[in-house]
Amino acid sequence: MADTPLLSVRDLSMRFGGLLAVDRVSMDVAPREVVSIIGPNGAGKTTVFNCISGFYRPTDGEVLFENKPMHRLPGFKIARAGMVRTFQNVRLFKEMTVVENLLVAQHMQAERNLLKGLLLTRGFRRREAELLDRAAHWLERVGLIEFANREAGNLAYGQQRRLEIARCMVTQPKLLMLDEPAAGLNPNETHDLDRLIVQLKEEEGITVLLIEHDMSLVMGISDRIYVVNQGKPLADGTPEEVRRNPEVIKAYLGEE
Ligand SMILES: Nc1ncnc2c1ncn2[C@@H]1O[C@H](COP(=O)(O)OP(=O)(O)OP(=O)(O)O)[C@@H](O)[C@H]1O
Repeated sequence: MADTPLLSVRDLSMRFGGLLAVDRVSMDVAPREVVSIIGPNGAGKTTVFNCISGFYRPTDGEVLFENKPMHRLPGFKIARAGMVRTFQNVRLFKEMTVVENLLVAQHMQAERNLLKGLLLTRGFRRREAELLDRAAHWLERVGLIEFANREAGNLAYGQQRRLEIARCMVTQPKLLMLDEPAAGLNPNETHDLDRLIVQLKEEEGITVLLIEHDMSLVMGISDRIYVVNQGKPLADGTPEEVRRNPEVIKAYLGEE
């Protein structure tokens, strides 16, 4: 890996009572890379994500983002530092419109002076116009602009997942973390997701860390892959290296 890592995870461990769900996992993600975490069900992938994004405070280890420690910060501060994520199940404000979901995300992200907002100053109105422009830009980018005023809960499932990605992107992150983004998508939607992730990397310079079980998606878009098994790191490398690794085939790919 040529670049200094954007994200560096060192000997991360997470214990739930008697269960060591994550056992000394380390990984590096360089700027503009697409990196995937794979492994069998219950391997600890989501727990790694939860520790990196501040949902859990890790039992041990370090999470460094742009060389700054994140592992003791609350989730909202980690998001403000530029790491944002989606969840395995869609978490939109379903009764709000598509565009409202993107405006709320930006309001939640920004440190705002509430009083200034109430006073409706010119600066405040200019800022609101910027948020709307950014929302429109990302709706266009993920192919949802024509649904801007529709209730988010009325979108098709694949569209909801794209809206979740747009909701992350309006906050202008440096690292986008996607937890099983292809789960529940049909082959056409998975193909669109594949193209979107590649565009985010190539055209927007976004770094992507994802957990995914769809091996053709993972093998097609990843620069590097980390494999975890029963909480422990099993292997890492390029898609080709991982695909050929006998231990990975035995623990995971062999079951496919
Ligand atoms: N909050 C929690 N409390 C107790 N145990 C937990 C908690 N979260 C996860 N676990 C356990 O930790 C282990 C790892 O779970 P995790 O969800 O991280 O796996 P995963 O690799 O993401 O699985 P999947 O591919 O099925 O999503 C499992 O045994 C799970 O039951």
